[in-house]
Amino acid sequence: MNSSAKPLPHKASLPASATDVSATPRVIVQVAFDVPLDRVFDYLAPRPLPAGVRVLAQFGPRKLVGVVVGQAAASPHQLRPLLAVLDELPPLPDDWLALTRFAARYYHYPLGQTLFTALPTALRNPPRRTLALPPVYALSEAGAAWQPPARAARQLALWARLRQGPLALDDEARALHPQAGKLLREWLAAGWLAQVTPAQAAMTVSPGPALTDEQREVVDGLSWAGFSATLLDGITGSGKTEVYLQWIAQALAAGRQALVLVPEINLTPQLEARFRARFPHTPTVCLHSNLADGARAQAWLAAWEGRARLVIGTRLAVFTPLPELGLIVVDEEHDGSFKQQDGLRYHARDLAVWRAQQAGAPVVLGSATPSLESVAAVQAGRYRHARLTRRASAAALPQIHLLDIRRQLLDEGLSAAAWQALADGLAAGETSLVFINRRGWAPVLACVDCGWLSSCPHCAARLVLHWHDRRLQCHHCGHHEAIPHACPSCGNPDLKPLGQGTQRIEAALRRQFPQARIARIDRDTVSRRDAWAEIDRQVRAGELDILVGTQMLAKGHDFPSLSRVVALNADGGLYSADFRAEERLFALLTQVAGRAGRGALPGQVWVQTQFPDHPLYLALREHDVAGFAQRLLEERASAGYPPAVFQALLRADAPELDTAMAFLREVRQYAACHGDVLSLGPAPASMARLAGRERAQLLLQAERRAPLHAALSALCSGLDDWARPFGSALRWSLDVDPQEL
Ligand SMILES: Nc1ncnc2c1ncn2[C@@H]1O[C@H](COP(=O)(O)OP(=O)(O)OP(=O)(O)O)[C@@H](O)[C@H]1O
Ligand SMILES: [Zn+2]
Repeated sequence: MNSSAKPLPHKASLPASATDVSATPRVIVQVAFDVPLDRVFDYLAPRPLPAGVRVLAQFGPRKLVGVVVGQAAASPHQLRPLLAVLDELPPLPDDWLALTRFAARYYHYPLGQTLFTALPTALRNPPRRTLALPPVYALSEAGAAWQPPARAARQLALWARLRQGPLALDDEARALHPQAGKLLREWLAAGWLAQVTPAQAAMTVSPGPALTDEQREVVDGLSWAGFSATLLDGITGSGKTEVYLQWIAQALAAGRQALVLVPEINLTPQLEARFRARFPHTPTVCLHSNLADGARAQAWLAAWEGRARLVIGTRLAVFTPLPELGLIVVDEEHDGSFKQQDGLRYHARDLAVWRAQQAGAPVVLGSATPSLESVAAVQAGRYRHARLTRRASAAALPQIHLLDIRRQLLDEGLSAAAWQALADGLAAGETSLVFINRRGWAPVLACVDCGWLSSCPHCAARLVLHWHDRRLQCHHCGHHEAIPHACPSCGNPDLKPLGQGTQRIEAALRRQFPQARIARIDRDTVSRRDAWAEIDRQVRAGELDILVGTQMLAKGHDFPSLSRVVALNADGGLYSADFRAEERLFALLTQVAGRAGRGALPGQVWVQTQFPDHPLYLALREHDVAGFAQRLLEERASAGYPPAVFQALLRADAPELDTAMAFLREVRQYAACHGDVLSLGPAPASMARLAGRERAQLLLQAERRAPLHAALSALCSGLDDWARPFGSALRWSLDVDPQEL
């Protein structure tokens, strides 16, 4: 455990607490700033400052907040004194600094920018106020025999709540009694109550269902003695969440903090409610991208101080300081949203494993469709393998039908069998899901005469028809324009939407089944986090017959009444140039299919395809996740792709493709000096033009991590110099372990 577990001092506000540094400075400190330069800067400090202290300094013409990362004995530069030491918070903890140092090194990203990615925005600047902590009260021994006077109904309600477990003086308490604060203090003074720490409060757990034998075995199989990494490989609906809850309860009971990472779209209020119901008195914080800066900083500080015992969050939450970390869970570990696609391109799952190792705590990666990286780690003996092979409820896995559409006339994209499946579902009063991974009305608008296709003027992409908004829209750069009345190229007024998106399928379903209650779920309809709450409620209340939507519907939802799934247009994933496309498509379809038949009704899934004999579909039909993964692993090994090798992708973009290519060719020459590292390319990116810029890439790969990283370190020190002759038109970025090529 780390010394930063001490409570933080809570002082008034910055101006009063920032040390005045006008006194003669003499110590030299190294400061990292949020600037795109891979170096630290020396300043004069009024006294020795430990690493992790935030300071205010003059940086060129600007005043910037920086973080002290070290001291220097001497400096060749003419040094300026710091403007202020921001010491209203203790120094950032050592293990947190170690995590950010590791991330900066591993992803070859400037330390300063890494630190400031990991730090909540509100702490990048001096906070305007410090945070009040609600005290937590529990009945004392004397209080167990006491009771407020019988006339005081609200007091009795407050007391009844205290009998159930510890209570924080927060909104819940004030809702029970407007003067909760005064009463709780009086009862404390009278000895009926005692003040308890958040760690003590966290130990109350509501009962869950009796575990299945399989779940029990997995729960008991986790070792709490130091670091271990476990892949929890459990089929859809096998009750992985229940297993996480049991492990979290154990970590909390041992007085430790637990961190749960989930994909962005999974952090719904329902999931939050499920955790809060199980751990009603556990101070819990949720960190997701919809959180306002202030709220994020509050949650972050609560975790740092050990007040928050359970942290649930999306990828950025991996950087939450947790002085008493005892368990990390990464749910749906295969999910692409754990990898950040810009700036610091980190993978939260991989950082979670590193972090658990550093903290000497277990980390669990759970999925019904584990990533090949994790499967390979199990085979190499680095991860333990825990399996759940049966659904937790009485349900069996759904039956999967492959619908061969090669010689079929489709009606609005659906085959006769798919229409029939939906009609039968309606007649039986069951809920159905239609999955099509494309939003909008149609992926492109076309001229039937001259062959014109709606294209984005800025990207190598089609403009998608959004009928409801009456416009054409680029899903890559955001460009949109009005739907033309006639072909812009030949004047023909007969323009036709080609293919289907969610909007068009929804309209077709409404025409075919006017009596059905239908909801569309995609990024256009469910943009806010709480929009899920209403859909969730409607499905559970039996108020919806058909859900139509994108992959948003695939992830983690547990709707017992959902028995039928129809998947349209999946084949696209088979044509992709990206070697990971098959892995992703298989995971997506397995996850979507896994939404069916989780309750009392048996599940049925229909998948339309032009390739019913493709091994991917055959494995899907047989639920052969392990066999499919093994086949892909062997293919990857023989073709020399990850996880058999390690990759890094250097991307460059410029107004002209030649500029980007010339820069990468130059880099390639230097890369060629590193014998163990293979450089492939440069080549135009698979999407060669984005937002008006031409993109190219150089792929570097090696059979072992060490030589790749040695080469990257050497290259990174030169990249700015090699880029300079190309001027500001050229931009580059390095992506270590790229997930998308
Ligand atoms: N021991 C149990 N007894 C009864 N029901 C259970 C038990 N464990 C889990 N369940 C129920 O089984 C259903 C599926 O559980 P859960 O959502 O945890 O599955 P999962 O493995 O996370 O699934 P997925 O990967 O498909 O999202 C839920 O409705 C859950 O309440
Ligand atoms: Zn565009």
